[in-house]
Amino acid sequence: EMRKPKNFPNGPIFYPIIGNLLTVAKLRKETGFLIRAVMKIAERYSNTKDVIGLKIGKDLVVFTMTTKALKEVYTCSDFDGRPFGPFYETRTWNKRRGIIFTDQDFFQAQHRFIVRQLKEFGFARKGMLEICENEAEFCVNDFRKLIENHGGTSATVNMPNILSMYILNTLWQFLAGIRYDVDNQEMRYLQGILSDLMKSIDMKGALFSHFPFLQYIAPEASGYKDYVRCHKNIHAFMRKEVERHKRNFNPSDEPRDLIEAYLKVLHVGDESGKAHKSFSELQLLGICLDMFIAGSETTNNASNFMMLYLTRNPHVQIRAREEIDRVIGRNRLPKLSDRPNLPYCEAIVHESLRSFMKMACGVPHRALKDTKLCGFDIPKDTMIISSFMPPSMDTKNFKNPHKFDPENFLDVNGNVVVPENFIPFALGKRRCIGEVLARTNLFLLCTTLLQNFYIEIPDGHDIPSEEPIDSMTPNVRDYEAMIVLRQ
Ligand code: HEM
Repeated sequence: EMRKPKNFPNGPIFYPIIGNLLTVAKLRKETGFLIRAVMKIAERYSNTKDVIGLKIGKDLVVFTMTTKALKEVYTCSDFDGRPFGPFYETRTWNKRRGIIFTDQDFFQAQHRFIVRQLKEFGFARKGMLEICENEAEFCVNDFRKLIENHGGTSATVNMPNILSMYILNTLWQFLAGIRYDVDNQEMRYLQGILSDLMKSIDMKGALFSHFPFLQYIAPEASGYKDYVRCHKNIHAFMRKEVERHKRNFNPSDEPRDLIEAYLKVLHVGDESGKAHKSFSELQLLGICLDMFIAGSETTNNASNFMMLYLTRNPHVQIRAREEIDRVIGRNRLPKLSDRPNLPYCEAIVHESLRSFMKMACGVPHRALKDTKLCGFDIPKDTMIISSFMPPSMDTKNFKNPHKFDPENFLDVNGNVVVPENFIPFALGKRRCIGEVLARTNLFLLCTTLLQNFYIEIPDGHDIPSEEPIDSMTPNVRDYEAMIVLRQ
């Protein structure tokens, strides 16, 4: 089908079968980023200010190009669906399971359960907060040990992902009640299969979703085989944990983690005495999988941007350390309750989220019915992908959008101001459910590390590049830094 739907957002003509795939793929290769590729295409068409209309394989795809369009997508319930296709279903036994890629009734019941869990033994009680504060402490202690093993004053390390273990531990404690030490084999294995999975989830993986026949005729080249293999490994890991929980499960005990809380609903129902039909053991595995996918790489990559920019900007470290020393001192570790008194450190976290999200796209949405977006007609089942660049780079909101500068989030009195349009966790019913956890981790890791260490560029090394790399979410390039113990 090469014809465009009536009043569809502007964009290039659709070629038979592939649609605009080659144009997007070529520009993506040239520019390094999907978002840049789409912006390049948009430049060629007048009247494409807010949205641009493409076709990739069998799918109509609309990209949002402005904050206005992004907000319309996230706040209008017509766009709350998730796309159909093997990419979204192969991962969960060819059914729509989990949380990220489900929608409507099924999604709502499961979403309600998880959000309540995050609140109840998450942040309303002390549970989650204590977990995050403890992990930041483990991190400092591990870095101290590392420095000790390197002669006592400093250690040069490969930086990206240096905090990933601690971030993963907060998630895994919430889900399964387990924390692992740095060199634990299970943990290394979990990290390994997660990072394999992220690699397989790139556009290459998505190719077989836009062209479902590729999974049969080109299972390797289309990414299908890798994708299936990674999911098998991760399912096996999760299933082992669910089985362990089942063996120790007692429905009259107060649940200690999400898996126990879920098993309880399966046994005795929720407060109404029954469980929604969407609850099942397989769905529990789907939730664990999704919480890892949504929670680990995002927070980890955001922390990579934070560490990169701290390394590149000693003056930012100096100001943050001055604030930490003045407010907290050196005799105790920072707590989340210190945040209101550490505006500069809080601004570093906002700025790190901004530098991470400026090249990021949201998770694809799907129009649940024929509807309108920025005045254009959007047929039911059109895929909508939102670019987070416009709200992150708006010159009206930020003094210095092209630079890493915590001042972007501070007013003249040094108080934190977050522009209303800065929405790294999105809006509406599909907004991020892990925002509090992510912000807590980033704040505690940032302040705890700066209180105890200097982060420096090793002698003879270049300043590490800030040009991000495109993967499932943007990431930083490889570089080394020297962690120096503060005396
Ligand atoms: C820096 C860290 C993070 C950022 C920037 C981030 C951002 C986002 C964004 C923008 C969305 C909306 C997706 C869409 O376009 O529909 C989202 C969804 C989601 N996030 Fe996060 N997130 C982060 C961390 C986390 C963490 C730690 C968790 C888990 C505890 C999590 C769980 C989820 C889930 C389950 C969804 C899907 C919600 C749905 O489908 O309705 N995220 N996140």
